[in-house]
Amino acid sequence: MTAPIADLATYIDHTLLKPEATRADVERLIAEGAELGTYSVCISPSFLPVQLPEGLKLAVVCGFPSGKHHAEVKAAEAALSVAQGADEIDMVIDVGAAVEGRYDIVESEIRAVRAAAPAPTVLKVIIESAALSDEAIIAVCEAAVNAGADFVKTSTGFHPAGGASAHAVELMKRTVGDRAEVKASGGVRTRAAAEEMIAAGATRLGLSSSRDILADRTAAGDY
Ligand SMILES: O=C[C@H](O)COP(=O)(O)O
Repeated sequence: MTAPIADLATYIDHTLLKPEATRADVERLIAEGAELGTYSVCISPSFLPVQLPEGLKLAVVCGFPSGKHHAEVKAAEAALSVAQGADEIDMVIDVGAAVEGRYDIVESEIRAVRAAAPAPTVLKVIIESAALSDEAIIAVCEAAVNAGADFVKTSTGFHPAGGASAHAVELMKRTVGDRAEVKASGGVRTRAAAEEMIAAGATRLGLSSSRDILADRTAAGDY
């Protein structure tokens, strides 16, 4: 049992990525993020630009959720999101390339997005850890660090194989060490699960159920 985290909200990217989300839903998400004191809101690029209250960061997904986009398309999408106010880009890798062991493809697409969204934009690389072997998780994390990513992130929250696990977070953190941070996302439904991810090495959490989790209520969800 680890000590409760007093400032849990500051770890959270308060997230809404459902295909059916509306502009009104995004406005509610932003108001809720501000009220709860989350680190950021994480949204889809088609909602940009958005007005944010002071202090709330903007994370925007890229190549989401399949990752099956040309590297050039991911790069162009990231550049447009940055031009429209994104502080952080959460890109999905070509998971199939990782399954095939084509880590060169993965590294090159991350490099393309990094070039399109240079620092100080924060680049997070979503590896879809539940769909990868431990060996592939390690290799993809190395590719992400080599390509200049700031974070490796477990999951989209939309893959049938599942979302974040403490095992994956721990393995990812052990692999990247202090060269990058780890974001746990997808299927985190309780405060205990959120704190377990932090204990495993996550410094950011992607949560669509932030209000319930901060209130220590179990949230509903697909997994
Ligand atoms: O990173 C973002 C995820 O889509 C959040 O997943 P969740 O809805 O399972 O919390």
